[in-house]
Amino acid sequence: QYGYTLPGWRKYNLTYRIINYTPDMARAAVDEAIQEGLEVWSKVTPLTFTKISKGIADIMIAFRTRVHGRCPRYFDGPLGVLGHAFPPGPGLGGDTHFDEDENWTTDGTGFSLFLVATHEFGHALGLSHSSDQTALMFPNYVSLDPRKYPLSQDDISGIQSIYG
Ligand SMILES: O=C1CC=C(NS(=O)(=O)c2ccc(-c3ccccc3)cc2)CC1=O
Ligand SMILES: [Ca+2]
Ligand SMILES: [Zn+2]
Repeated sequence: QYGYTLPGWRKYNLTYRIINYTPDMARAAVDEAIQEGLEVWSKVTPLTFTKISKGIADIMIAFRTRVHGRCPRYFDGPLGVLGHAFPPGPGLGGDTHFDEDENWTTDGTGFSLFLVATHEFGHALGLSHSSDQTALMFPNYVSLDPRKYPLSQDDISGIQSIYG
């Protein structure tokens, strides 16, 4: 078919799997932060996310440090880069890694896993960075909590241009 394919998933029902957990947070808190991070996006798209506990998921989520596995991107120890995610596609596509050398918290002291996860999932769904500083896809970490503030219009128009 001659239509151009946008850089998104060509299916709407995606699976995700949390490979390992950070010791910084309760397991249930990690599950919740990840689920809510995905929900931020599924609320404004036809996308659905199903959690699986074994096998290969579209979005494989892991806490890693420094050089890890066959991942072509490395982490840098405490601070600096907090996470990375790969754009939609097979294999590494969609996979999202968080830097275990960060202090992941839910009380606002360290970094909010929910906040970073929402940003990284934006990448895993095909979004790039936004110059709109109120956007979740803005390149610098802001301590806003999207649970209170909805996605910016920039985020919504971005994601809906791929999965509208
Ligand atoms: O592609 C990149 C390259 C560098 C990144 N830096 S980061 O991990 O420190 C990061 C920066 C901003 C955010 C963020 C921005 C806005 C709202 C919430 C989080 C999350 C992680 C994050 C990222 O996804
Ligand atoms: Ca880091
Ligand atoms: Zn990685």
